[in-house]
Formats: sequence, structure tokens, C-alpha cells
Amino acid sequence: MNRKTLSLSLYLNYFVHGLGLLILAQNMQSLSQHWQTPLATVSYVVSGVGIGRLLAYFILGNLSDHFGRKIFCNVGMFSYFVFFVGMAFVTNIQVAYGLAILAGVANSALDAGTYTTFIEMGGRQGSANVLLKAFISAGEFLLPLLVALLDSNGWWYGWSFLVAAAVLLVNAVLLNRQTFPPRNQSDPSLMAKQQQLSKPRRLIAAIGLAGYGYTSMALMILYTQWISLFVTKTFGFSPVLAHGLLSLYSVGSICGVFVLFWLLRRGVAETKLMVEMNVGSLVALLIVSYSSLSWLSMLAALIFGFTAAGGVMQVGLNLFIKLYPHVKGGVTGLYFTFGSIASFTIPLITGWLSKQSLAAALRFDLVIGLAGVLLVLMTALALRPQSSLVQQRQRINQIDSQIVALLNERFDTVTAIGQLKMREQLPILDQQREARVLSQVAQRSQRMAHTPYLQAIYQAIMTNSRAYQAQLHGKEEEHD
Ligand SMILES: O=C(O)C(=O)C[C@]1(C(=O)O)C=C[C@@H](O)C=C1
Repeated sequence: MNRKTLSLSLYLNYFVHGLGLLILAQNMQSLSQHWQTPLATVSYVVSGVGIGRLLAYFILGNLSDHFGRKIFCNVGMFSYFVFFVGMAFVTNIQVAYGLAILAGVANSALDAGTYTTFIEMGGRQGSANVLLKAFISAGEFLLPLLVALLDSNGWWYGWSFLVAAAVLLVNAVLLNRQTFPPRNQSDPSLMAKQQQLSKPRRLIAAIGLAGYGYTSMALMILYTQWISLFVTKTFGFSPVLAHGLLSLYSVGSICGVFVLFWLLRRGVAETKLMVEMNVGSLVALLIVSYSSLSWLSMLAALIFGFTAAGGVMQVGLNLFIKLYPHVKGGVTGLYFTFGSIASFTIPLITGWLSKQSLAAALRFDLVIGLAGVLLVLMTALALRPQSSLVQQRQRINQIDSQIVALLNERFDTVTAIGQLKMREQLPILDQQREARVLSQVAQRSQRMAHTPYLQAIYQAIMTNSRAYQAQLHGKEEEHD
């Protein structure tokens, strides 16, 4: 496996994905003319992408755990290829909707194949996954320029689709020459950490992270959808400044990716980063929501992009994958399904809130930001390193709960034997049987040093079994 070439190829797919994310929205006018339909119909077609994601993420993520990552990178590339070429020529709305769904499937397949591969390559803290965000942003940055270039020269809009398809074609050759790292392999130190974590803690962290899959996506979507309108109507900002707050957010986001990548490489704890970034984005959002000072809003927009869209969502996913290293694909699918639910529900919720006021719609992002902070705090607390005494005692608690359940079962059997003995008028004490039980304990014991202690414990158990049987006998006799 040539790590550099494989990484480059995986990154290149995300550049194309960045083009794909905006290509329909940026070509709405041309598509509506070509299809001879109103803009609203084109917008309806765009919603197909979200449906495709929602349908595919979980399924494809799990399948990638069984069939390997490479197949899913290929499925993603092929589906995107069909989408780009098909969308350039299609005239039928139903087919266009089908192609949009396919783009959502392509996105899911690429994620199932790529995020998992980067973790399996074993880079420090999965920092490579954060860099994927930079390639997405590069695609999102270049696409509007490409569309504008075609438009200003009066060239066919379909070229923007074919450029994306061509990059994919070249990359398919590049990617298929590479071998992928073994699937679901786990770093032994990671496994040890994961085993030390008690089940309830892992579950709490998993709930926190799944919730964060929703809030992290919702936070970004809501801001990008409403910020420009909100500041224009609420504070009377000029259109240039209003759009500038979105551009500054993008600039902040790209800077954030590189800083986050660097911090993760230096070994900064992921949970610490997530808490700090989320608190930072909540503060920045508070300023954007309430400040009418333009310079302050600009600064806050930059910080918000840096902290909310600088790859912190990817850090959450890395953490989640490391909690369940045997099902990396399934976890990726689950995390992004929550993200897709956010993309689907936020426009609906905020659309409804905007009827009340634009401020209500944008400020709803504060509620989401606060929920995000609480979820990452919950995750960080669950994952915090524990003193070894506390940790070992927790392990003992787990073992004890299993032992007690087994002892209950043993006592149920002792009860049954006691009743049989009473019916057949046999004595409670059976010394031969007790000697046999003790010798079996010695045979089964895996540590010689433990054996006499285990036998003493068993002797105590049997003495108590007899006491229990005698008490039952007493009760039975009372009844008689
Ligand atoms: O096997 C029996 O006869 C039991 O009653 C069970 C049991 C035990 O706890 O294992 C209890 C008392 C006897 O002296 C021997 C064994």
C-alpha cells in the first residue's frame, strides 16, 4: 500500500464531492430553462440528494464492514459519475430526481469507504479525515467560479458536470491501482483503551456522539441558510456585508481545518478539542445573533466558521469509530445518518420559525449550539481517563453482577435438589458430592495460586446451600 498515493486519490474524490454538493444549486437557472420547469421543480429535484443519503448511509456503512472499503469507494465514484454525466443531458424530471438520489447514494458510499480507510491506515488521531473537509471546501470554492466562467462566455452549462465526471474517471484509474489497508484492523493500544472503558460509559459516549452527528451538521446548515437574510433584515447590514459573513465563515472553516489537522498531529486530545471548539462556536454565534456592530459580526463569523465548520464534525466521527473499531463502517453510516436527518429537518423547522421572525430562525442555532456543547461535554466526561483504582473497581462491579446472577441460578438449582432430597428422604449433606465439586473447581481453575481460595469460596457456597435447603425443609415441615 502506497499511503501517499492512496490518500491523494481519496482526497481527490472529496474535491469532486465538493463540486457535487453545489452543482445543482449553482445551475438551477440553466436547468430550469433546459427542463422547461419552474425553479421550484429544480429545487424539488435537489431534495432527492438528501433522500438518497438518508436511505443509503446506514446500509452502505454496514455493508462496507463486510465487503471492504475499496468496493464502496468505487460504488461512490461510479454513482457520482453516472450522476454528473446523466445530469448534464437529462431532460426528464423523474430521471433527474433518480439521478439526484444517486448522488446521495454516491456520497454515502464514498463516506463509508473513505473515513474508515483513513482510520485503518492508522494516521495519528485520524487527522487525515479532518483534511477531507479542506478538499470539499476547495471543490465548493471552485465550482461557482467554473459556473460563472461558462456563463460569462456563453458556453454550455453541462461542461461543469463533465469536468467533475472527467476528474472521477482519471481518479478511478489512480485509485484502483492501490491496495487498501486491512479492513477493521485495530490498533492494539486502541483496543486496550476500548476494553478498559465500562459498557455504560461507552454507551453514554456513543449517545453523545450520535447526537453530535445531528447538532454539528445542523449548526452549519442553519447558519449558511439564514445568516445573510437575518443580518440584512434585523440589523440593516448591506448586502455586501451580509454575503461577506458567509464568505468569512468559509475562510474561517478552511483555516480551522488546517489548524485542527496540525493540533491532532501534535497529539492534542480529541475530546478537549471538541469541547473547546463547541464552546467557541456558541460564543461566536451569540455575538453574530445579537451584535449590530459590523466589525464584531465579521470577526465572530470568521471564528464561527473556524470552530463550527473546521472539521470538528469529523473529529466526532473519529472518536465514535474508535469506540467501536470492529464496525467502523456501521458507525460512519449511523453518524452521517444523523447528519442527514439534520439536513432534512433544519430547513423545515427554521422555515416554520421564520414565519414568526428571521431572528427566531437564526437564533434557533443557539439552541442547537448549546445542545452540541452539552453532548460533547457528556462524551468527554464519559471518556475521561480514570484513576486505575476506580477503573479496576468498575471492572469488579461488572464481574460481580455476572457472579450474582449465576449464584441466583445456582441457588434455584439447589432449591430443586433440596425438594428432590426431601421427597426421597435423603440427607441434606452429601460429603462425597461436595468433595467432587471441590475437585472440579481445582481442575477448572486456570491459576494454581488461586485454587485454594476458589475452593474455600466454594466450600462457603455449599455450606450456604445446605443452610438454604435446611431452611426450605423447615418451611415445608411447618406446612405439613
Ligand atoms: O448436590 C447436592 O446434593 C446439593 O444439594 C448441592 C450442594 C452444592 O451446593 O453443590 C449442596 C449441598 C450438598 O452437600 C452437596 C452439594
